[in-house]
Amino acid sequence: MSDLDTFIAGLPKAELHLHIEGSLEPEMMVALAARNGVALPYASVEEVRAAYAFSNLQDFLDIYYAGAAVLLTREDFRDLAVAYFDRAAADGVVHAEIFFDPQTHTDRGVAFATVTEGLLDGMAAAEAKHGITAKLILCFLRHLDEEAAFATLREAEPWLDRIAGVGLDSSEVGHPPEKFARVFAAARAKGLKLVAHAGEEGPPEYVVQALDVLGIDRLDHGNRSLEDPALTARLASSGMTLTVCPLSNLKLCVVDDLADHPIDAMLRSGLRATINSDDPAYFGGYVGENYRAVAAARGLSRDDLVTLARNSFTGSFLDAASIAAHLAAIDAYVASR
Ligand SMILES: Nc1ncnc2[nH]cnc12
Ligand SMILES: [Zn+2]
Repeated sequence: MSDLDTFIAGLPKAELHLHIEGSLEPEMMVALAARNGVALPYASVEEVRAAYAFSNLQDFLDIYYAGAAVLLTREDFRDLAVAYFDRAAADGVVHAEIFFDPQTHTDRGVAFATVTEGLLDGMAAAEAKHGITAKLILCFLRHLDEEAAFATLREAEPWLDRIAGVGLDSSEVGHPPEKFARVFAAARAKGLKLVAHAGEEGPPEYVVQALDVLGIDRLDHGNRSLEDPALTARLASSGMTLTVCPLSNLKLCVVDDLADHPIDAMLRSGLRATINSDDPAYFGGYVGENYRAVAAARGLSRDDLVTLARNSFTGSFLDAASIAAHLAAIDAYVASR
């Protein structure tokens, strides 16, 4: 390991953009398919992995939704979460705000309670085992209609004290944020935080809508904001956190090469960027690998890495005292090196 890699490994970090269904490793997919008697279109772990060549977001989503079909029981969701937190803890993650896509499961007949209680079980187990804290963010699938999102929000009602916020994911182009204006307003009225994927494949205008129409507290991806200097300046001056996902951007062809990744351009523009793994089982690396790969490809400095890690806490939905404690831990770590 290089010095920088060792530094990254020990740096305390939060992960703010992780789809728990996207942490389903091929080995677990095959094992759960066998455990639950679900037929998979792949004969082996190697065949599953071989299918992971994507030329855009939709290519990936088709496989990601098919893979999620092996998740049926509360124990499955617990096991999935525990496996993610084990990997995250090994990467120096001390806090994670994880997305889940309930509609992917309820539309297959899996109860909202099964999904949510299983994930909460996994979060509790991870806190006991690693001391890692976590929050849940319920994502609405934007290729479905707003009424389906409202129905999901109604189903979530009994768990709203254990759900930190709502997000918006799935196929971006053709499904602008404004389609979900009313359901986001309803979620805000319930005290939930608001995030949305925007500017991953969609144009800068979608980011503007996420800000102005949805009133988001945090922006997921946001890469294409850089095409609009006024928008970039607005995001910077308002201190909006961007949850950037370098290996995802590479695998989904948002960038052609990691050497072209705009992470340092974002920092130089004053954007509060963070590094995240998105769907690590599909994109070739968890959060530590995202830091290492983009640091090597863009020649990031230790100061850049510390800024990125600090941003992951300041951009989290933790309370101010917890954020201050995590920032102090980063300072102590840097001072010890
Ligand atoms: N990167 C991504 N963009 C949109 N929806 C997603 N669902 C899981 N990963 C996603
Ligand atoms: Zn995502």
